[in-house]
Amino acid sequence: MRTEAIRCEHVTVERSGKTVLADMSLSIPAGQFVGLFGPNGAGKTTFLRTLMGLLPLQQGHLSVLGQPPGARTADIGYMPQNRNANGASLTGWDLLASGMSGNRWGLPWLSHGDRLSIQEALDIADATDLAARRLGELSGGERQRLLIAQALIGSPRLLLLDEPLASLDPVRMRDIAERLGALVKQRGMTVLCSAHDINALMGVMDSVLYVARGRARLGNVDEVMTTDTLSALYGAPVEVCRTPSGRLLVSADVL
Ligand SMILES: Nc1ncnc2c1ncn2[C@@H]1O[C@H](COP(=O)(O)OP(=O)(O)OP(=O)(O)O)[C@@H](O)[C@H]1O
Repeated sequence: MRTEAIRCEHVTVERSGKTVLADMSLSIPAGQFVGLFGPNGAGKTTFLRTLMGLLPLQQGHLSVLGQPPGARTADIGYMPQNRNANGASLTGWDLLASGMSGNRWGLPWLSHGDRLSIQEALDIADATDLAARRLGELSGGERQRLLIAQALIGSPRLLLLDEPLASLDPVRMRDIAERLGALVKQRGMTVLCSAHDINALMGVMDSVLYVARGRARLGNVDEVMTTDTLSALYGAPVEVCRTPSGRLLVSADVL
């Protein structure tokens, strides 16, 4: 029997008194790569932060790796959307090393195993060449690769990535997506990865979680990315079509 990584039962989350996620129920099996999509303000970040235990539920029950949110953070690699630019004089290696000691800024003593773990995370995010450079001198996309590496440290069982591909160029975007996809298969990790361009994750993700108007739909690409399903979710006509090369295009006045 496959175990569940995330289980939501009738989850409602409000922010400043406004319902963002309404009565959401879904189950994500362990080992799946799930792409998280939806328009601006739909609640993607809110959902990821709720899974981390950083935002409370107003109603319902939520289980993350079999425990309440916030109980298993040592097993979760989280890359938040708001990436502050602290520590401009630190190197990429320092950034990852600081994560080894519980996300504190500082230069902890590292064991041989810690160093291997950092090196491995750098390799997966294709960020090895950035380790010796100072954060303040890196481009947005280069810092992004280091932050992806930081989330991978310690072989987490669950990766929650909030727009990790934003500000990467299309070639790098696809490369990182494929590296993450390979990692999921190799290690049986579960990944929930938000993005705006679904095409960057096509062929890599197992399922799509689409959020709109507080409601969510989980399923494979062919189930969720249809004119009927998205129109029902948005409550307005939405057109989904595929180009001859297989790219998905979503268009509507509501978007
Ligand atoms: N700190 C906050 N306080 C109050 N409301 C917030 C806060 N952060 C976000 N919201 C509101 O919660 C709703 C969901 O925001 P959220 O950031 O989860 O959306 P998102 O799907 O991640 O959007 P985007 O694609 O723009 O990143 C929005 O209406 C937003 O205005």
